[in-house]
Amino acid sequence: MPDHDLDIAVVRLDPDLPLPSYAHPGDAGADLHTTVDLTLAPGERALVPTGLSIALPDGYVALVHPRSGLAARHGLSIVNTPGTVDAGYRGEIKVMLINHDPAEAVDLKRGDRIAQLVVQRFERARFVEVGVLPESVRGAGGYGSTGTGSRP
Ligand SMILES: O=c1ccn([C@H]2C[C@H](O)[C@@H](COP(=O)(O)OP(=O)(O)OP(=O)(O)O)O2)c(=O)[nH]1
Ligand SMILES: [Mg+2]
Repeated sequence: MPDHDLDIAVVRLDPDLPLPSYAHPGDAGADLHTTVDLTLAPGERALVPTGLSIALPDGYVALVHPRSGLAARHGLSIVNTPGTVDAGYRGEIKVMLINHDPAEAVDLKRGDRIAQLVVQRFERARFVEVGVLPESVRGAGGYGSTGTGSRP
């Protein structure tokens, strides 16, 4: 398996911190680092800088996902998960972290890995208005219409 499929231009606004990096071959998410020390009180959120700007090729999007280890250990997540970085965006990538723990503050140090960036191709749709949609087996059922577990 090649170790990459695509080149993405990156500017490091904070040259002492690393580029996004994949921890293992085959990983989908490249880790992003905080450029600042911060403490998030229970329930608190903060827009955290990563020190990176990128130029995605047309037809690609980068999605900012939480890291499951931080979520499991500290209740740390992302308010707008997954965050959407558009191909035309040239500003700094930021992460809207939130501490969901009811009691414990979360301490983060400059350089800590706080989120992961997943780069994907996407389709740009044309929304074609119609009067009636084609039928489907599911129909309008949703929001738990199929029940949970073995119970119908
Ligand atoms: O987690 C995120 C989400 C977004 N962005 C940047 C890149 C994205 O291209 C831009 C706009 O994001 P989005 O479209 O989600 O925000 P909006 O509230 O719709 O703002 P806008 O009106 O600028 O599109 O902000 C980030 O750096 N991190
Ligand atoms: Mg937008």
